[in-house]
Amino acid sequence: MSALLEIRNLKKTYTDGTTALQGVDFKVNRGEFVVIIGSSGAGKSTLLRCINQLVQPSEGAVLFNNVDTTKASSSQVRKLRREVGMIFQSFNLIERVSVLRNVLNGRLGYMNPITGTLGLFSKRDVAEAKKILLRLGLNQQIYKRADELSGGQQQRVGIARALSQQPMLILADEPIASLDPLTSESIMNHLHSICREDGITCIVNLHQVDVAKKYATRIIGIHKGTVAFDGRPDELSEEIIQHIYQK
Ligand SMILES: Nc1ncnc2c1ncn2[C@@H]1O[C@H](COP(=O)(O)OP(=O)(O)OP(=O)(O)O)[C@@H](O)[C@H]1O
Repeated sequence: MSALLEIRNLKKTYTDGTTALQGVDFKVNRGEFVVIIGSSGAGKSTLLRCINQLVQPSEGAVLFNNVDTTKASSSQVRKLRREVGMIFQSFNLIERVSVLRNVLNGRLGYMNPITGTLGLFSKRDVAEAKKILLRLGLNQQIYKRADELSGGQQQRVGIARALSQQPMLILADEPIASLDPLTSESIMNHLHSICREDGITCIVNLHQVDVAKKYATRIIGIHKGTVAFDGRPDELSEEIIQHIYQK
């Protein structure tokens, strides 16, 4: 079976000369729940953003479903963005609109720009969005404005929006960094169980090593823009953790 994602010799130097990635290689198979750890500034966000082309890599290749996204046409990038759901630390919801509309925005990549802008979502899309919200325990919040929700509820909307894309891959960039420990656990439980039940491959950036160990099928440690560890959670020793987090 070919990998869903293959990263080859990925390098990124920003225009101001900062090198964030110095040659990263790994493959991710379908169904994996990969957690990326590393100290602040190690390059974790840059790596996720290179995968869905929010950041253009300087060198190397990102093969998603056998297509090199660094060489993709604009229609291929549009398809990639549909198939890859993104979850952010700051939720990235439209605060003044309803929870339902935020989730439906996950369908925009499947619509033409005119029907999308006018918000002419199909009955099927609306029914599916409500089903997803029910699954995330947000059935009481469907018609509330997004900014009326707690942080944990907003992140569940973020997960619901990603799911409404019917993604093959979810990328979550520090999804629990702004949440308290109990809420963080609930978010990770939702994300983990939904990905497992629906067969969605997931890559999550996290700061908390204990959380990474609890949920990951595999952990990748990034240190100064390179892969310092790639293995099972039980292989991640204290010594390796110290190496990953050394300045
Ligand atoms: N747009 C940008 N322009 C210039 N430098 C950037 C840009 N984005 C990130 N960097 C730099 O690239 C390096 C890697 O940053 P990145 O955000 O990928 O790390 P990170 O591991 O996700 O950090 P954190 O855990 O703090 O979010 C850092 O030195 C950062 O300052």
